[in-house]
Amino acid sequence: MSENLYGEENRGEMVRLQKMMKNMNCGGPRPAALTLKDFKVGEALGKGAYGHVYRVRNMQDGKDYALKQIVMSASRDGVPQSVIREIAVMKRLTRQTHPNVVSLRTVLHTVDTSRNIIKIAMIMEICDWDLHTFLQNVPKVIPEKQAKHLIGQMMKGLDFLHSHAIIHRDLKPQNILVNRDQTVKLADFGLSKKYTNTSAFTTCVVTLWYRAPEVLLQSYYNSTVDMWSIGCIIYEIYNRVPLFPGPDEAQQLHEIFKKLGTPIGTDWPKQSVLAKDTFPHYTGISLTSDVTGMSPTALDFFKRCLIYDPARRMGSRAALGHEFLKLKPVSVKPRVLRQLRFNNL
Ligand SMILES: Nc1ncnc2c1ncn2[C@@H]1O[C@H](COP(=O)(O)OP(=O)(O)OP(=O)(O)O)[C@@H](O)[C@H]1O
Ligand SMILES: [Mg+2]
Repeated sequence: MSENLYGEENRGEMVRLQKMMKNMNCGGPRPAALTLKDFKVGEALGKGAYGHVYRVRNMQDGKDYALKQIVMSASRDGVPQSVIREIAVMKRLTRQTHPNVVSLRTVLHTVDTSRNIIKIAMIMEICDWDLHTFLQNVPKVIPEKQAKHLIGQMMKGLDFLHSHAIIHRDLKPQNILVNRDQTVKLADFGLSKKYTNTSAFTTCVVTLWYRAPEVLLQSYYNSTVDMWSIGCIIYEIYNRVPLFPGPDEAQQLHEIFKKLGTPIGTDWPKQSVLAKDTFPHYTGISLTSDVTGMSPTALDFFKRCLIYDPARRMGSRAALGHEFLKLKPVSVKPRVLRQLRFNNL
């Protein structure tokens, strides 16, 4: 790693980062010795807004993994503290895994000094499909038992993340993976949204369809932003079309308000960047008549995910105990997640 790239004053930071990366290798016979050269790259598994994901074979253990590469620019000021913090979060998740969260096997990094970039390769367990592909390939009407099985697993994974003070912020069918045995795993959290050079894949538009109104209005948000996304995904599981398919950022809120009604009174997010009167007064439509095949308990669960006020919206812990799922919470003490502002995204 080049000293010049980060500057003398940031050497300590870089050493910390290197140490952290080294310690992140979890399991395997010679984890610290693993390098990118140990992986044979196979077919592309997916392309997101921030990078490509490939099937790779670890030549040391002969097993297949998914490799996601994130490219960050290394500024003159060195590696931002926030990157180091985020890597620490990922490190926590390599130590403590959950069956419904994609497990991270190791994180490797390389520095391209000529182009001033750091490449981080996340080696993850490999899954068969993402939920988007899965839903396109299963019969159009899903039995409630199967829907419950999928949603229950998503909620267990989410409760695990929330109890580790991790807010996903970008839950959508493409970021939820499904295996042949219908095990569901949440994926794509951590570094990618914050630090990648987004201009690298400008043809791929980041979808806002699953984003909560308080985030779109740049107001305060908390972990219940993920529950909003879950509500949108539940609708898609039953109806096979997106609930709020806004064509662009400006239209996304109109799309939501047209269906749920323009929020009034305290439902309007506090300190939002746009005033309420910027929008027409939409009265909304009946969600009950808009969904196909949901039982009354499923419908109640779904509606509780789409409550405007984040303080009244159902949280992941409450969701597990809801009549629809009746599941036990993950065995981690629930943590109160601090309120964040949009620019923390
Ligand atoms: N572990 C995995 N196993 C199998 N396929 C995967 C895995 N991880 C990701 N993929 C596939 O690659 C796609 C892109 O991955 P991911 O969502 O992590 O990248 P991204 O660039 O952050 O995408 P975006 O930000 O647009 O959601 C996923 O939608 C999925 O189809
Ligand atoms: Mg993704």
